Amino acid sequence: MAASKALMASLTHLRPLTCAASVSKSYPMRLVPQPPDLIKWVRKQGGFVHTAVKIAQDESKGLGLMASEEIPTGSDLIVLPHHLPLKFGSLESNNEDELDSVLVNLARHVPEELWAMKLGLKLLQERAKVGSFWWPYVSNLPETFSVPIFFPGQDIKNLQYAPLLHQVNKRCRFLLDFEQECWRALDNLKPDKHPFGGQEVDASALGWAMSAVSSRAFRLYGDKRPDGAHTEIPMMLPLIDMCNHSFNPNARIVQEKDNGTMKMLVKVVADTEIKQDDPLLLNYGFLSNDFFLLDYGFVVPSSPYDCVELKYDSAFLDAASMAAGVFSPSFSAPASWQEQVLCQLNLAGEAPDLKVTLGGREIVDGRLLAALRVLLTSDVEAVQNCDLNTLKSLTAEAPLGIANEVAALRTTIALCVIALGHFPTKIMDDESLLKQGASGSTELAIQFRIQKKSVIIDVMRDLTRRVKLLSSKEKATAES
Ligand SMILES: C[S@@+](CC[C@H](N)C(=O)[O-])C[C@H]1O[C@@H](n2cnc3c(N)ncnc32)[C@H](O)[C@@H]1O
Repeated sequence: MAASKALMASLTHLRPLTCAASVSKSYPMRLVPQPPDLIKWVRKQGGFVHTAVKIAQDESKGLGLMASEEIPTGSDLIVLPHHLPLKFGSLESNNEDELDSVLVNLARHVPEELWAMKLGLKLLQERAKVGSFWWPYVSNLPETFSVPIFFPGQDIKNLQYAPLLHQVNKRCRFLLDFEQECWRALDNLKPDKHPFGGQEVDASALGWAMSAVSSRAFRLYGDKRPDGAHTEIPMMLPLIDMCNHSFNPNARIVQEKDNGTMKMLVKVVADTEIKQDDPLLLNYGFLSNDFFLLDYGFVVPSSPYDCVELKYDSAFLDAASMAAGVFSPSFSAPASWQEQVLCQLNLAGEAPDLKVTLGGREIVDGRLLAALRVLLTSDVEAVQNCDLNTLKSLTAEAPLGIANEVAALRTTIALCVIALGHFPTKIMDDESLLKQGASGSTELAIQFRIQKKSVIIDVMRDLTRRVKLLSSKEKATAES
């Protein structure tokens, strides 16, 4: 929705449904200036909040939870009774109600991958409803989100990374189309039948709701189905969603049956001893920065889980191998036995998946590494004696011989150089832009692209070290 569609509708309603389109560097305001006390509300609703758990401003992460005194490992920090999480599910079970059936029908237009919009409809309904049970929670939500759908067009370009640009554009297009869908569905509905109390929902309001959900909802077990299985459903967890993220969390979410009501409780439990003034942190998942930025509106610096996506393309590989001085005609014209392996790797054949990654825990996508190893050898027998998992593993030392390994790694390093060259700026330029002071969304976009370039540079460093080691081994073998 990039700024062009920053929809600052004129609002006359009591609880307007919109989202300010600026990504502010300062902390986002809450929906109302002085929202109700969330901790008190949770306790009043029969929930439990440890006496040492407080809401506090975090230096760089907005609001968060912290411990006002030491908390031992294993302590319950927050317990939410069954009726506090906000779910879409309750709508479906109630679909005779005309009001809700409009929402259920609208939700059918939401693609599975944008599930956050579905729950977002329920959230918007609660935001619009005067006297909503969830108002103490909803009013504590941020008024704006720093996700890229709200970036001005220039800052979307400033991301400099095609896979993310593609996702952002897809979401913006969806929101604009869905806005039309909502207008069609809500047109001529009487206010008492209107799921949003007669208020128009525009792309801005939809974007607010989708971002509130994508940045705060957790996918947990829902109620038991008749067959005994539990379905996984997204839900918003009041107060629990004040916990910020860390890959080294000190708390975790647990679901437990309440012995009294036999319903599921959602708990946060201390996973380690928590010192006084420490923040309570949950792990949102081992995600790449693409997802952190797209769904949560922040970037994790030096993340071991960040990676860069490339398209497996023979012309690209030809260019890389030539640049690495290991030219092999096999990339554009593989032998049939090589083509067979490519098919097994799903890099060739009828519906190949050509998306490969560099960085992250794997360092080099196993499928890419296996393809390079196989395309850079003429030793059919050696390939046939290797299983696919060995060919895909960077830790499997030179499965097709040292010279082949060096050629494969050098080609990958050259791929990195080409991929780096696709970014219009260098890290040094980016850093000096940051030093000059950039606005909230520009700063985020620059931080994001610095991280992507750093991932590539780290992969190059790692592979260069491996090539050196292999070369010295080769030399030692030759001399002995
Ligand atoms: C589940 S909410 C946590 C509470 C939130 N800080 C607030 O003010 O309401 C997730 C949001 O918190 C912020 N956040 C959480 N962890 C963060 C981190 N490690 N670095 C930067 N921002 C973080 C992001 O704005 C994210 O979208």
